[in-house]
Amino acid sequence: MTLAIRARNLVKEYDDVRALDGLDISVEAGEFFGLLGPNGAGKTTFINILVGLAHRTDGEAAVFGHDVGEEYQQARDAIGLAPQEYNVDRFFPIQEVLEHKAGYHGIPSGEATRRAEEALETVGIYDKRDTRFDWLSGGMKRRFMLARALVSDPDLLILDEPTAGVDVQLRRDLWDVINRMNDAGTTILLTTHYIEEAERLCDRVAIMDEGRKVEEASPDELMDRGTDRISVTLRSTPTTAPDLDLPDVHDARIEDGDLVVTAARGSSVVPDLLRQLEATDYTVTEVDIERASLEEVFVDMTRTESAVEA
Ligand SMILES: Nc1ncnc2c1ncn2[C@@H]1O[C@H](COP(=O)(O)OP(=O)(O)OP(=O)(O)O)[C@@H](O)[C@H]1O
Repeated sequence: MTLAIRARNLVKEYDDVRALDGLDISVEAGEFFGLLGPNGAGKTTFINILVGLAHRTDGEAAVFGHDVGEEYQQARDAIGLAPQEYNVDRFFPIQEVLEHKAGYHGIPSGEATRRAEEALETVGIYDKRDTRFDWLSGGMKRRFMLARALVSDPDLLILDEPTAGVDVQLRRDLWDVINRMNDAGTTILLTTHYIEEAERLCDRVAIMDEGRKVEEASPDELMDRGTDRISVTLRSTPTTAPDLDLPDVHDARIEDGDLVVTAARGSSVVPDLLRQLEATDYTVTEVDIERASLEEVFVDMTRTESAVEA
């Protein structure tokens, strides 16, 4: 099956900066794929190469089988982009901006008007259709960026930090729109600094650092690599932690009267933990598991040696 995005050994150099250093990424059609990484990891550079705003130095990049250089127009027509920066024509009513955008992708004018109206309705700013971009509120600007990405009815939606700086309610509204697009079959590539966003939305995430992919997995799989914290309340608290024979347990100690056990995949450790405690005559009155967050795992994976030393 043709991949929505296929990048192999992709390299991008800006003078002496190697922004992409042999990046390999595959995104399947219909997937919701997240790209995470610290500032400067190369996420925006990768997106810019996909949409033709930057030219690769070396390697392969294709969108639905179309090389982003040799078959630029086919690749570009398949993509709807909501970029990080606002690069919008500020002098026209926003509906006209959308109609121009649809026209650029070869959509005839009557159809372009219909698409523009539909996109504005989808993101909830249809009543602002005669307003100029500059006169929209910050939240409406974000909604508009999504509408502009949707207007060509793309097979691949690329969202570069689509919810940066918006309030919780708007973030949820935007998630809702994006999720509906994905449910309807649109492939999504999302970059975000909000780990919760990646946890909630993405089927798979790639973690990038210094122009390379350092990891790729589902958010759940990644969280399994972190350390969960299990707090067990016992009827009578021992002064020292009991000896436990559990391979995944990293540490067990008494903290504030509770037995606190840290372990990978905490929820799978709990049954054996309780069995061992009961077998040594402890009575458990309460158990609480705090899962490792994707953020902790992410920070661990992208902590460079210099940052660790600092
Ligand atoms: N036009 C450019 N000219 C020179 N260097 C650039 C250019 N664009 C990006 N870079 C450099 O390439 C590297 C990757 O930047 P990029 O913007 O792709 O990272 P990013 O992961 O998107 O970061 P952020 O999360 O901050 O948006 C950085 O070192 C950046 O300074």
